Amino acid sequence: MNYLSGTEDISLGKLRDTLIRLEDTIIFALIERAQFSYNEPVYKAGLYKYKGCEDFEGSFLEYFLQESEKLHAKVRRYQSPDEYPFTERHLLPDPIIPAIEYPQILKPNDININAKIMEFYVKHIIPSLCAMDDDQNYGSAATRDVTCLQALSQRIHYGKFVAEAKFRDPKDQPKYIEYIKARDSKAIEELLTNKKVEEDLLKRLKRKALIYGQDITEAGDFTLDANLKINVDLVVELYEKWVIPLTKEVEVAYLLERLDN
Ligand SMILES: O=C(O)C(=O)C[C@]1(C(=O)O)C=C[C@@H](O)C=C1
Repeated sequence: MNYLSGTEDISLGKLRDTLIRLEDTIIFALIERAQFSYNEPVYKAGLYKYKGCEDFEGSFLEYFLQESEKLHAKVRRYQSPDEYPFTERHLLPDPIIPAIEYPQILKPNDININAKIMEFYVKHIIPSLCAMDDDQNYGSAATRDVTCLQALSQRIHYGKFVAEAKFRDPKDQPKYIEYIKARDSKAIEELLTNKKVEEDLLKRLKRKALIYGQDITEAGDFTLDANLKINVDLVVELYEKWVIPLTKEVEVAYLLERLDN
């Protein structure tokens, strides 16, 4: 989202447009990763020693992610209200350019569920997405992983804006306030859930994965889906089991803090 366009429009329709755009980003990022093998050494903690970072005990992916995020922090990526680092903030350097005054749309909060995103991605997505092999392309695999993880993180934490928009709806606000005061997470989740939007999303996602996973000839024909670049069911499962539930988890966590200070 461009927070500096001066509009500060957080209507649900606009936010959902962004979520739809991020579906494309995520599918294409997964297609990029799927061309390389699983490459187990990328995910094994403590396998390598890193020059200048000898104490680092995580995996090659975590090392690469941390080093990437250090650079991105310098250009103030994590000051943007829709960007969340996987690296603990105290390990990241300060920006080298002056801070931007973003419009205060969200209530200040420290919600960051990237540890959960990393876990499901490494445990469940990568082994199903890639050939269970080792093609030695560890750097290529890790760069694609970083792109996938950042896109998933942005999409899931976008739940904060969606929750804010829902809270501002005068029709539902009294109910939200009641449930927040009662610390009733389940009632909050039920109130913010829109089954029709979820069902439409999953149908659209399946179609997109099917189309984006094929080649298109010069004449505009689609190649047969025999050689799809991505497992369509996996993309749907990714959203059904993780992306949507975790977005809702962020929404609920944000709303529970919405009345504080
Ligand atoms: O669009 C919304 O209303 C959202 O809250 C986002 C989202 C999603 O993750 O896609 C989550 C919960 C709703 O049930 C529908 C969709």
